[in-house]
Amino acid sequence: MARTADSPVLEVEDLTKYYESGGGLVDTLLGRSQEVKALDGVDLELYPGETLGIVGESGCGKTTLARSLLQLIEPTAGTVRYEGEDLTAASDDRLRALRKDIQYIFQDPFASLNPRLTVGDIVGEPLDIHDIAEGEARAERVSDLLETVGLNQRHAHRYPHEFSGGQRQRIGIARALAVDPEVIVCDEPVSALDVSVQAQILNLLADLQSEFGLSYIVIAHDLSVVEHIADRVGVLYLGEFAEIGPTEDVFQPPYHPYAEALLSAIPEPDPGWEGDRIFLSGDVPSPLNPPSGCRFHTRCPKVIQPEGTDMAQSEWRSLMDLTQRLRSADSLKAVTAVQEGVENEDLGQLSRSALDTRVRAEFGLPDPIGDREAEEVFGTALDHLHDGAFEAARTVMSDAFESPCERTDPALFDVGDDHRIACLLYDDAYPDTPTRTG
Ligand SMILES: Nc1ncnc2c1ncn2[C@@H]1O[C@H](COP(=O)(O)OP(=O)(O)OP(=O)(O)O)[C@@H](O)[C@H]1O
Repeated sequence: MARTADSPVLEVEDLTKYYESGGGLVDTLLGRSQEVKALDGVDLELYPGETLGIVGESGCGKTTLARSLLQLIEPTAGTVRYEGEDLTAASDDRLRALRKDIQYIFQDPFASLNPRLTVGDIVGEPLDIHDIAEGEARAERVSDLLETVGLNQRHAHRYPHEFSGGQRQRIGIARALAVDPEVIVCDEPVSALDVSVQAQILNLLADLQSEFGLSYIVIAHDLSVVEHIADRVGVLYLGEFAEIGPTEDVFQPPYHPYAEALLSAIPEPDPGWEGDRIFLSGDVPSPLNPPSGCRFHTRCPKVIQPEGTDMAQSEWRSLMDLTQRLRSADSLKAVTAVQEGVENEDLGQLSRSALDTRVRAEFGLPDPIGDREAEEVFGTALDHLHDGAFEAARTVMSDAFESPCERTDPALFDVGDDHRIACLLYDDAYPDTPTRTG
């Protein structure tokens, strides 16, 4: 359903959640505890009758966002306004009352249903908590709800373990609907289900939205899940939005390079996708110490080259990967390709040319690198490595291969109607970078 009103039902500003990490009391007393920056200043709006999809890889902060919205965990900063009322400032009693309006559907439909309660009691529990119905009226309401989600009244007397995954998610949905909510936050509602059942549950959510005028936030790690159900999509990376906009715009250029990689990974060939699969290097970095500048720069296939440099992008990416690795490396092992069958190898004994081959192999660097100056810098760094001078190698590489993306945290730039992308490729200050898309 398209956006139907100008005033958002949910309005989130600068929502931030830092978890404490670093162990126990002693660490805290010694100031050794660190912050896991799971969510870092997120803004969003949800309009009545709208579905906003939130996607991103595991660890990007999706669940933290969903739970902070409902104050199931206490945000570190920011505001969440429901129909204008700030939930972060609401008393516990007020929050309990407001939870009638904003419901949560969990990822794992089995773990979230009390195995000792009958389905009737699971669905009826919110009716008791909010004093909505009792006795005959409660039983009738439970039957109606079960039918609404495609189950039947006989199911009320059974227990969760007697149902399939898809049916259990239907029970979870019936429980959420029981209190007649305005907003439902669906946290990975289908990721625990077989692919064949996923579409049924997504269709059910869509039907219920039309019937009851619900607004949804649907969290998923897979863009294909939100493609058909969401009006708008926000792509989250390390606690920040990389891209947010109407679904059809997010699914076509211009793309954030991260969104583009996620799109390319959709298993079924997507009609909107024409390119090859894009493989990202490495895993999502730790939110304990997120990368400087653009958080995606350590994996980005389109990372911007410094002024005056115009290399093949794959070579540039490889040189950046080597530079990053050197920053945290303290031994040759970290920067050389593993040789099969050679254990406890003394890498310090490698000849200069063997070391050259092994470092190029580890980072996929050609011999020679196409750009003559880059090849020279690489050669100098390798000399230092061969001499065991790590710091000097680090400095040579860092000085020569620093991307603007490492220095500047990009704002969300407007790239279309209501479509924003946080990437320097869309900053006018970098007009003609060789990697510019769309
Ligand atoms: N209670 C906690 N204490 C410390 N760190 C946490 C806590 N909960 C989550 N994190 C960390 O915060 C980051 C974001 O986690 P979150 O669960 O929100 O991500 P996600 O995108 O939902 O991932 P997934 O799809 O795996 O659930 C991760 O690095 C995670 O390890």
